Amino acid sequence: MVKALEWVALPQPALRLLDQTRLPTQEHYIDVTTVDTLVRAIQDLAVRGAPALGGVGALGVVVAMAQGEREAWSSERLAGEIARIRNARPTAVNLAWGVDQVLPAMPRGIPAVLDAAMRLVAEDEAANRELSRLGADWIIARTGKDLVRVLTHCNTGALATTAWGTAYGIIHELHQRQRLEVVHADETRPLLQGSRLTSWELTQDGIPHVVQADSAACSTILRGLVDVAIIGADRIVANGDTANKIGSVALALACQRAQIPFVVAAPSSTIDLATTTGAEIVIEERPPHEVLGLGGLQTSPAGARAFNPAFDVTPHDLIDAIVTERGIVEPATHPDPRLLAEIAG
Ligand SMILES: CSC[C@@H](O)[C@@H](O)C(=O)COP(=O)(O)O
Repeated sequence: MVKALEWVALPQPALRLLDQTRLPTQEHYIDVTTVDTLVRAIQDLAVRGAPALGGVGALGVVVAMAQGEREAWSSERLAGEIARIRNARPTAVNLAWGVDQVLPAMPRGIPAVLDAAMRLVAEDEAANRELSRLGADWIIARTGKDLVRVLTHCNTGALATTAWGTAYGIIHELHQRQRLEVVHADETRPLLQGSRLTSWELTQDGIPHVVQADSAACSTILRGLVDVAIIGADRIVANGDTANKIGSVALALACQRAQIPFVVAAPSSTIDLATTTGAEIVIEERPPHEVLGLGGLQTSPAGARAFNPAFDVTPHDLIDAIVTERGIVEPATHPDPRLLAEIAG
Protein backbone atom coordinates (compact mmCIF):
# COMPACT_ATOMS: atom_id res chain seq x y z
CA MET A 1 0.00 0.00 0.00
CA VAL A 2 1.23 3.47 -0.89
CA LYS A 3 2.50 5.59 2.03
CA ALA A 4 1.71 9.31 2.10
CA LEU A 5 4.15 9.84 4.96
CA GLU A 6 6.78 7.94 6.90
CA TRP A 7 9.68 8.63 9.20
CA VAL A 8 13.01 7.59 7.67
CA ALA A 9 16.38 7.31 9.40
CA LEU A 10 18.53 7.37 6.23
CA PRO A 11 20.18 9.12 4.45
CA GLN A 12 19.27 11.45 7.33
CA PRO A 13 16.41 11.43 9.86
CA ALA A 14 13.50 12.99 8.00
CA LEU A 15 9.75 13.01 7.48
CA ARG A 16 9.36 11.52 3.98
CA LEU A 17 6.29 12.74 2.09
CA LEU A 18 4.99 11.45 -1.21
CA ASP A 19 4.49 14.68 -3.19
CA GLN A 20 0.79 14.44 -4.08
CA THR A 21 0.93 17.52 -6.32
CA ARG A 22 2.85 15.41 -8.87
CA LEU A 23 0.60 12.34 -8.84
CA PRO A 24 -0.37 10.41 -10.85
CA THR A 25 2.36 11.21 -13.39
CA GLN A 26 5.37 11.18 -11.03
CA GLU A 27 6.15 9.41 -7.75
CA HIS A 28 8.41 11.94 -6.13
CA TYR A 29 9.31 12.08 -2.44
CA ILE A 30 10.22 15.08 -0.29
CA ASP A 31 12.48 14.44 2.72
CA VAL A 32 11.44 17.10 5.23
CA THR A 33 14.05 18.26 7.76
CA THR A 34 12.97 21.88 8.31
CA VAL A 35 9.80 23.59 9.44
CA ASP A 36 9.82 25.87 6.36
CA THR A 37 9.77 22.86 4.02
CA LEU A 38 7.04 21.20 6.07
CA VAL A 39 4.75 24.25 6.17
CA ARG A 40 5.19 24.71 2.41
CA ALA A 41 4.41 21.01 1.78
CA ILE A 42 1.23 21.27 3.87
CA GLN A 43 0.06 24.52 2.23
CA ASP A 44 0.87 23.35 -1.31
CA LEU A 45 -1.01 20.07 -0.61
CA ALA A 46 2.06 17.89 -1.21
CA VAL A 47 0.60 16.17 1.84
CA ARG A 48 -3.11 16.51 2.52
CA GLY A 49 -6.20 14.81 3.88
CA ALA A 50 -7.24 15.25 7.50
CA PRO A 51 -5.87 12.03 9.08
CA ALA A 52 -2.58 12.35 7.15
CA LEU A 53 -2.28 15.89 8.50
CA GLY A 54 -2.68 14.43 12.01
CA GLY A 55 0.39 12.24 11.43
CA VAL A 56 2.25 15.15 9.88
CA GLY A 57 1.44 17.39 12.86
CA ALA A 58 2.83 14.81 15.29
CA LEU A 59 5.96 14.01 13.26
CA GLY A 60 6.32 17.72 12.47
CA VAL A 61 7.07 18.34 16.16
CA VAL A 62 10.03 15.95 15.80
CA VAL A 63 11.19 17.86 12.70
CA ALA A 64 11.00 21.15 14.62
CA MET A 65 12.83 19.76 17.66
CA ALA A 66 15.61 18.29 15.50
CA GLN A 67 16.03 21.56 13.59
CA GLY A 68 15.95 23.48 16.88
CA GLU A 69 18.73 21.28 18.25
CA ARG A 70 20.89 21.75 15.12
CA GLU A 71 20.38 25.51 15.11
CA ALA A 72 20.35 26.07 18.91
CA TRP A 73 16.87 27.65 18.99
CA SER A 74 15.52 29.19 22.19
CA SER A 75 12.46 27.49 23.70
CA GLU A 76 10.34 30.48 22.54
CA ARG A 77 11.53 30.04 18.95
CA LEU A 78 10.80 26.32 19.08
CA ALA A 79 7.27 26.97 20.41
CA GLY A 80 6.70 29.52 17.62
CA GLU A 81 7.85 27.10 14.91
CA ILE A 82 5.61 24.33 16.28
CA ALA A 83 2.70 26.81 16.24
CA ARG A 84 3.43 27.52 12.54
CA ILE A 85 3.02 23.80 11.80
CA ARG A 86 -0.11 23.59 13.92
CA ASN A 87 -1.72 26.51 12.06
CA ALA A 88 -0.52 25.73 8.53
CA ARG A 89 -4.07 24.87 7.43
CA PRO A 90 -7.14 25.86 9.44
CA THR A 91 -10.02 23.52 8.63
CA ALA A 92 -8.84 19.94 9.34
CA VAL A 93 -8.82 19.62 13.13
CA ASN A 94 -6.43 16.66 12.88
CA LEU A 95 -3.37 18.84 12.20
CA ALA A 96 -3.61 20.72 15.50
CA TRP A 97 -4.73 17.52 17.22
CA GLY A 98 -1.64 15.64 15.99
CA VAL A 99 0.67 18.37 17.33
CA ASP A 100 -1.15 18.50 20.67
CA GLN A 101 -1.03 14.74 21.14
CA VAL A 102 2.78 14.63 21.26
CA LEU A 103 3.51 17.87 23.16
CA PRO A 104 3.38 16.16 26.60
CA ALA A 105 6.34 13.97 25.50
CA MET A 106 8.57 16.97 24.68
CA PRO A 107 10.28 17.23 28.09
CA ARG A 108 11.52 13.66 27.54
CA GLY A 109 13.31 14.60 24.31
CA ILE A 110 13.18 13.72 20.61
CA PRO A 111 13.08 9.89 20.97
CA ALA A 112 10.00 10.12 23.23
CA VAL A 113 8.19 12.48 20.84
CA LEU A 114 9.07 10.28 17.87
CA ASP A 115 7.77 7.29 19.77
CA ALA A 116 4.46 9.04 20.57
CA ALA A 117 4.11 10.19 16.95
CA MET A 118 4.72 6.68 15.59
CA ARG A 119 2.10 5.32 17.99
CA LEU A 120 -0.39 7.89 16.71
CA VAL A 121 0.36 6.87 13.12
CA ALA A 122 -0.17 3.18 13.92
CA GLU A 123 -3.41 3.96 15.76
CA ASP A 124 -4.74 5.90 12.75
CA GLU A 125 -4.31 2.87 10.50
CA ALA A 126 -6.04 0.62 13.04
CA ALA A 127 -8.90 3.13 13.37
CA ASN A 128 -9.35 3.33 9.61
CA ARG A 129 -9.50 -0.44 9.23
CA GLU A 130 -12.04 -0.76 12.04
CA LEU A 131 -14.31 2.06 10.81
CA SER A 132 -14.19 0.51 7.34
CA ARG A 133 -15.53 -2.78 8.69
CA LEU A 134 -18.27 -1.00 10.64
CA GLY A 135 -19.15 1.24 7.68
CA ALA A 136 -19.37 -1.66 5.23
CA ASP A 137 -21.67 -3.57 7.62
CA TRP A 138 -23.92 -0.49 8.01
CA ILE A 139 -24.13 0.21 4.26
CA ILE A 140 -24.89 -3.40 3.35
CA ALA A 141 -27.63 -3.52 5.99
CA ARG A 142 -29.10 -0.10 5.09
CA THR A 143 -29.09 -0.45 1.29
CA GLY A 144 -30.06 -4.13 1.27
CA LYS A 145 -28.05 -4.48 -1.95
CA ASP A 146 -25.99 -7.51 -2.96
CA LEU A 147 -23.74 -5.22 -4.96
CA VAL A 148 -23.43 -1.60 -3.85
CA ARG A 149 -22.85 1.36 -6.20
CA VAL A 150 -20.97 4.11 -4.39
CA LEU A 151 -20.39 7.78 -5.07
CA THR A 152 -17.41 9.45 -3.38
CA HIS A 153 -15.82 12.88 -3.37
CA CYS A 154 -12.24 14.12 -3.03
CA ASN A 155 -9.58 11.62 -1.92
CA THR A 156 -9.90 9.69 1.32
CA GLY A 157 -7.61 6.74 0.66
CA ALA A 158 -4.15 5.78 1.89
CA LEU A 159 -2.89 9.07 0.45
CA ALA A 160 -5.19 11.10 2.71
CA THR A 161 -4.47 9.10 5.86
CA THR A 162 -1.52 7.28 7.39
CA ALA A 163 -2.77 4.06 5.74
CA TRP A 164 -5.85 2.32 4.30
CA GLY A 165 -8.29 5.26 4.17
CA THR A 166 -11.67 6.30 5.57
CA ALA A 167 -14.50 6.62 3.03
CA TYR A 168 -12.09 4.93 0.62
CA GLY A 169 -11.41 2.29 3.28
CA ILE A 170 -15.13 1.40 3.33
CA ILE A 171 -15.11 1.16 -0.48
CA HIS A 172 -12.04 -1.10 -0.30
CA GLU A 173 -13.71 -3.24 2.36
CA LEU A 174 -16.88 -3.62 0.23
CA HIS A 175 -14.69 -4.58 -2.73
CA GLN A 176 -12.82 -7.20 -0.68
CA ARG A 177 -16.15 -8.67 0.46
CA GLN A 178 -17.26 -8.75 -3.21
CA ARG A 179 -20.14 -6.43 -2.37
CA LEU A 180 -19.09 -3.49 -4.57
CA GLU A 181 -20.34 -2.90 -8.09
CA VAL A 182 -18.80 0.41 -9.09
CA VAL A 183 -17.49 3.69 -7.70
CA HIS A 184 -18.41 7.08 -9.15
CA ALA A 185 -15.41 9.22 -8.19
CA ASP A 186 -15.99 12.98 -8.39
CA GLU A 187 -13.06 14.71 -10.07
CA THR A 188 -13.00 17.33 -7.24
CA ARG A 189 -12.19 20.67 -8.78
CA PRO A 190 -10.12 22.74 -8.49
CA LEU A 191 -7.18 20.51 -7.50
CA LEU A 192 -8.55 17.21 -8.82
CA GLN A 193 -7.98 15.05 -5.76
CA GLY A 194 -10.63 12.70 -7.17
CA SER A 195 -9.46 12.29 -10.74
CA ARG A 196 -5.73 12.39 -9.93
CA LEU A 197 -5.55 10.62 -6.57
CA THR A 198 -8.69 8.56 -5.91
CA SER A 199 -8.71 7.17 -9.44
CA TRP A 200 -4.99 6.34 -9.06
CA GLU A 201 -5.63 4.44 -5.81
CA LEU A 202 -8.72 2.69 -7.22
CA THR A 203 -6.71 1.64 -10.28
CA GLN A 204 -3.88 0.29 -8.10
CA ASP A 205 -6.39 -1.65 -6.00
CA GLY A 206 -8.23 -3.00 -9.05
CA ILE A 207 -11.54 -1.42 -8.02
CA PRO A 208 -14.04 -0.73 -10.84
CA HIS A 209 -14.78 2.97 -11.12
CA VAL A 210 -15.65 5.90 -13.32
CA VAL A 211 -14.44 9.47 -12.86
CA GLN A 212 -17.17 12.07 -13.26
CA ALA A 213 -17.23 15.87 -13.30
CA ASP A 214 -18.36 17.34 -9.98
CA SER A 215 -21.26 18.92 -11.84
CA ALA A 216 -22.48 15.42 -12.80
CA ALA A 217 -22.69 14.19 -9.21
CA CYS A 218 -26.16 15.42 -8.16
CA SER A 219 -27.65 14.14 -11.38
CA THR A 220 -25.97 10.75 -10.89
CA ILE A 221 -27.67 10.55 -7.49
CA LEU A 222 -31.10 11.73 -8.69
CA ARG A 223 -31.03 9.33 -11.67
CA GLY A 224 -30.64 6.41 -9.25
CA LEU A 225 -27.21 5.41 -10.52
CA VAL A 226 -25.73 5.00 -7.02
CA ASP A 227 -26.97 3.49 -3.74
CA VAL A 228 -24.94 5.53 -1.26
CA ALA A 229 -22.57 8.53 -1.09
CA ILE A 230 -19.57 8.16 1.23
CA ILE A 231 -17.24 11.04 2.06
CA GLY A 232 -14.50 11.77 4.58
CA ALA A 233 -14.34 14.69 7.00
CA ASP A 234 -11.98 17.46 8.01
CA ARG A 235 -13.84 18.42 11.16
CA ILE A 236 -16.96 17.00 12.80
CA VAL A 237 -18.23 19.39 15.46
CA ALA A 238 -20.27 18.72 18.60
CA ASN A 239 -23.71 18.78 16.95
CA GLY A 240 -22.55 16.55 14.04
CA ASP A 241 -22.16 19.31 11.42
CA THR A 242 -19.26 18.25 9.20
CA ALA A 243 -16.69 20.15 7.15
CA ASN A 244 -15.32 18.38 4.10
CA LYS A 245 -14.07 19.17 0.59
CA ILE A 246 -16.08 21.81 -1.27
CA GLY A 247 -18.94 20.09 -3.09
CA SER A 248 -19.84 17.72 -0.25
CA VAL A 249 -23.00 19.51 0.90
CA ALA A 250 -24.51 19.39 -2.60
CA LEU A 251 -24.18 15.60 -2.50
CA ALA A 252 -25.93 15.46 0.88
CA LEU A 253 -28.85 17.52 -0.43
CA ALA A 254 -29.19 15.31 -3.49
CA CYS A 255 -29.04 12.14 -1.34
CA GLN A 256 -31.81 13.48 0.89
CA ARG A 257 -34.00 14.14 -2.17
CA ALA A 258 -33.19 10.71 -3.68
CA GLN A 259 -33.63 9.03 -0.28
CA ILE A 260 -30.32 7.24 -0.35
CA PRO A 261 -27.90 7.32 2.60
CA PHE A 262 -25.25 10.01 2.92
CA VAL A 263 -22.37 8.65 5.00
CA VAL A 264 -19.43 10.47 6.62
CA ALA A 265 -16.44 8.29 7.56
CA ALA A 266 -13.65 9.53 9.83
CA PRO A 267 -11.46 8.44 12.73
CA SER A 268 -12.57 9.81 16.12
CA SER A 269 -9.56 12.19 15.96
CA THR A 270 -11.62 14.27 13.48
CA ILE A 271 -14.29 15.02 16.10
CA ASP A 272 -13.98 18.51 17.59
CA LEU A 273 -16.25 18.83 20.61
CA ALA A 274 -14.86 22.28 21.42
CA THR A 275 -16.73 23.69 18.42
CA THR A 276 -20.49 23.74 18.85
CA THR A 277 -21.90 24.11 15.34
CA GLY A 278 -20.68 24.16 11.76
CA ALA A 279 -21.13 27.94 11.56
CA GLU A 280 -18.02 28.33 13.74
CA ILE A 281 -15.72 26.26 11.51
CA VAL A 282 -13.00 28.27 9.78
CA ILE A 283 -13.19 27.51 6.06
CA GLU A 284 -9.84 27.73 4.30
CA GLU A 285 -9.82 30.00 1.26
CA ARG A 286 -7.17 29.08 -1.26
CA PRO A 287 -5.38 31.16 -3.93
CA PRO A 288 -7.34 32.43 -6.96
CA HIS A 289 -5.11 30.79 -9.58
CA GLU A 290 -6.41 27.33 -8.54
CA VAL A 291 -9.88 28.28 -9.82
CA LEU A 292 -8.94 30.64 -12.63
CA GLY A 293 -6.78 28.05 -14.38
CA LEU A 294 -6.19 24.35 -14.92
CA GLY A 295 -2.90 22.44 -15.00
CA GLY A 296 -0.90 25.66 -14.77
CA LEU A 297 -2.76 27.32 -17.68
CA GLN A 298 -4.94 30.37 -17.09
CA THR A 299 -8.43 29.61 -18.38
CA SER A 300 -10.29 32.72 -17.15
CA PRO A 301 -9.80 36.15 -18.69
CA ALA A 302 -7.08 38.38 -17.26
CA GLY A 303 -8.42 40.32 -14.31
CA ALA A 304 -11.13 37.79 -13.38
CA ARG A 305 -11.52 37.41 -9.61
CA ALA A 306 -12.00 34.07 -7.87
CA PHE A 307 -13.86 32.65 -4.89
CA ASN A 308 -12.02 29.53 -3.76
CA PRO A 309 -13.27 28.00 -0.50
CA ALA A 310 -11.59 24.62 -0.02
CA PHE A 311 -14.34 23.15 2.18
CA ASP A 312 -18.04 23.36 2.92
CA VAL A 313 -20.17 22.34 5.89
CA THR A 314 -22.88 19.71 5.71
CA PRO A 315 -25.55 20.22 8.40
CA HIS A 316 -25.95 17.17 10.64
CA ASP A 317 -29.60 16.61 9.68
CA LEU A 318 -28.45 15.69 6.16
CA ILE A 319 -26.01 13.04 7.44
CA ASP A 320 -27.43 9.53 7.79
CA ALA A 321 -24.35 8.05 9.45
CA ILE A 322 -21.09 9.27 10.93
CA VAL A 323 -18.88 6.19 10.97
CA THR A 324 -15.89 6.11 13.32
CA GLU A 325 -13.75 3.29 14.70
CA ARG A 326 -15.59 3.62 18.03
CA GLY A 327 -19.06 3.32 16.62
CA ILE A 328 -21.66 4.93 14.40
CA VAL A 329 -24.03 7.80 15.09
CA GLU A 330 -27.01 8.63 12.91
CA PRO A 331 -27.51 12.42 13.19
CA ALA A 332 -30.36 12.68 10.65
CA THR A 333 -32.55 10.31 12.67
CA HIS A 334 -31.03 10.59 16.20
CA PRO A 335 -29.71 14.16 16.49
CA ASP A 336 -28.40 13.80 20.05
CA PRO A 337 -24.99 15.51 20.53
CA ARG A 338 -24.29 13.28 23.54
CA LEU A 339 -23.92 10.29 21.20
CA LEU A 340 -21.03 11.96 19.36
CA ALA A 341 -19.48 13.02 22.67
CA GLU A 342 -19.56 9.39 23.84
CA ILE A 343 -17.67 8.30 20.70
CA ALA A 344 -15.12 11.11 21.05
CA GLY A 345 -14.49 9.84 24.56
C1 LIG B 1 -9.73 10.97 4.82
S1 LIG B 1 -9.51 12.54 4.19
C2 LIG B 1 -10.94 13.49 4.60
C3 LIG B 1 -10.83 14.87 4.10
O1 LIG B 1 -9.64 15.44 4.57
C4 LIG B 1 -10.87 14.92 2.56
O2 LIG B 1 -12.13 14.49 2.13
C5 LIG B 1 -10.62 16.33 2.12
O3 LIG B 1 -11.51 17.14 2.08
C6 LIG B 1 -9.21 16.67 1.84
O4 LIG B 1 -9.04 17.99 1.42
P1 LIG B 1 -7.57 18.45 0.99
O5 LIG B 1 -7.75 19.91 0.67
O6 LIG B 1 -7.17 17.64 -0.18
O7 LIG B 1 -6.69 18.25 2.20
